[in-house]
Amino acid sequence: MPHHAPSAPILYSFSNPEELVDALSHFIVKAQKEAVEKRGKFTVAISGGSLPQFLNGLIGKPGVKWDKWQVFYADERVVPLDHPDSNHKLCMDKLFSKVPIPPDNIHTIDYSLKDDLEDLSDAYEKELIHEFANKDSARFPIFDLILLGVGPDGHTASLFPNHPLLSEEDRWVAYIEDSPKEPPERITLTYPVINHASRVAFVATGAGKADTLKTVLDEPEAGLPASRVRPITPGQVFWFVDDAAASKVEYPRTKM
Ligand SMILES: O=C(O)[C@H](O)[C@@H](O)[C@H](O)[C@H](O)COP(=O)(O)O
Repeated sequence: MPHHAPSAPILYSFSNPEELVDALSHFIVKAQKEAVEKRGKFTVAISGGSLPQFLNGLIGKPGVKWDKWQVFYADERVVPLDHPDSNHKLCMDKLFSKVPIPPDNIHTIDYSLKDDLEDLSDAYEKELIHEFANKDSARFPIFDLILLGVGPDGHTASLFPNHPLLSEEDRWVAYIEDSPKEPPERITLTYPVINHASRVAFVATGAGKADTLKTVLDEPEAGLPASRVRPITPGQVFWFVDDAAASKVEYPRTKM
């Protein structure tokens, strides 16, 4: 089979976070429309950090078909679902409690398995297998959209620099017990899953991200975890950033 290099990241930079939120919600609705037309549903993975708050352009937006969404977490902290550190709680607070999404369409970790992270991550993997099973027999799930943030050290989801998890090739979901960012116990989607997605969108704002973005976009050979997100063709990676975060980046911007 001919091998196609992954397509280059597409960088959108906005003069303020409000414009970013607007453009991102437009992008998401377009992706949803395409997915629903093709397969009658929209599969999305979402991470934590500052990302969920940038999804608030979806609240009350016409055209969002919440009953078609199937939501997974790109990474999740192993804490109770109502704990302040839970990415699920964060997404509930910022978005899902404010929109008519059926609760069954949001796939959470099974915290009762907390004493065995292997079991807990396997159970989450099964949840994904169940959702993606009747698609073609692809080895990995093909998410319509994965939404990610990037940390100051270049980590994304719970894929941290120099961690053995970066070379995981088989599992869909893996666990980590020694996350350098609190809390230490987490599960995360692996690269094979992230890099099989139809679209991955990163969101990063603020001057505090300027150095990180420069390395991630201008020096991909440095191999920071976020640089390694390069979905296989026809998948694509998009960056939604503000001018402050992009201030040091030379990588070419695309106009939306
Ligand atoms: O659970 C987490 O910690 C997040 O999923 C993580 O991957 C986050 O997206 C980055 O750390 C960026 O965080 P900020 O957007 O808050 O900088």
